[in-house]
Amino acid sequence: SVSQNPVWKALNPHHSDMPFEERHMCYISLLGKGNFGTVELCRYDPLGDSTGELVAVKKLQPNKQSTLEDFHKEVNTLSSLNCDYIVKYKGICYSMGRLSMSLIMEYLPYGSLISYLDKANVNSQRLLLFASQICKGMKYLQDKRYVHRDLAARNILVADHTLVKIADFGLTKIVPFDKEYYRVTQPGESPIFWYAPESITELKFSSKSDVWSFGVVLHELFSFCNTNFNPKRLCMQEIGLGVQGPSISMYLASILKSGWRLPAPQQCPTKVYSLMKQCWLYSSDDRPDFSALEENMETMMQEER
Ligand SMILES: Cc1cnc(Nc2cc(F)c(C3CCN(C)CC3)c(F)c2)nc1Nc1ccc(F)c(N2CCCS2(=O)=O)c1
Repeated sequence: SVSQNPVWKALNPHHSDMPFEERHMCYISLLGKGNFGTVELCRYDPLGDSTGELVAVKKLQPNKQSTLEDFHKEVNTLSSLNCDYIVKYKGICYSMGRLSMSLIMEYLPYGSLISYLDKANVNSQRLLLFASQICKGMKYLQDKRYVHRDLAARNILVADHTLVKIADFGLTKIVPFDKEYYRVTQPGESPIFWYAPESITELKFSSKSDVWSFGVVLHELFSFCNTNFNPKRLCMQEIGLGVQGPSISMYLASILKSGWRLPAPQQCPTKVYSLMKQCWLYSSDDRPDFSALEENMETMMQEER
């Protein structure tokens, strides 16, 4: 098959030689659907006795947003990452018949942070633990010069009651070694309410713009992902609900420039809100990097005990 092809092997050294065979992949349920395609829960059961492992299978739906090339980039990105706080890549599965390709990842049983926080009642100490794990995962990406570009609670998955992982590397870019940021060409489906000002107005992305998004994730965490206080709703209330379409990003950029920020969530510890505000400093140079944030999180967790 393709992965035995010497050229393909040379171009994809980190790929395991044994891709998953579609005939042993047993569909169980649909986990999620988006403009990326679908993510299914399957059991990879080569022995055919249901002793196989559960896996999450991301099937690409080539459409106007994401092409096969984007998918290959996501596979290459994810397969080159090895971190406890980033969802693990397991391999690829070709269904040559339909010329389609799936990305096989470890299955995290508790789903996205949004649905988890809705149900489970977690205390401030556990929120800080989750935040520090996300920060460690982002520091790992920062050190490899990867920019996630879509850090948000919806893309954080819960492995168990004391472990979360960063998922969905569909928008991740590698910053060229001779530059400090990555500039995208077209805005695409931008999650602008998680974007730093320079990403909204100049489409510039860096680890410092990921830091801004990390601040928004902190806000989501300490709002328990309550949809009444989600970033989009709070920003639209400030901008004015009458504003529509492309002018929203210009209004958002101007209220951020004039100093408006997401308000402190209810019962949010003061030091956590001040950390959010450091992540939201207007100039990216003034924001802490993920190494400094990681130290900050450790200190706050000590104090919270
Ligand atoms: C790689 C991976 C590993 N484990 C898991 N576990 C998982 C376990 C679950 F119970 C659920 C839910 C929980 C709630 N009830 C109602 C339905 C099933 C669930 F949604 C996920 N999901 C993964 N990926 C994934 C799945 C689904 C996705 F919508 C997205 N995305 C979302 C934004 C972009 S995204 O494509 O990243 C990623």
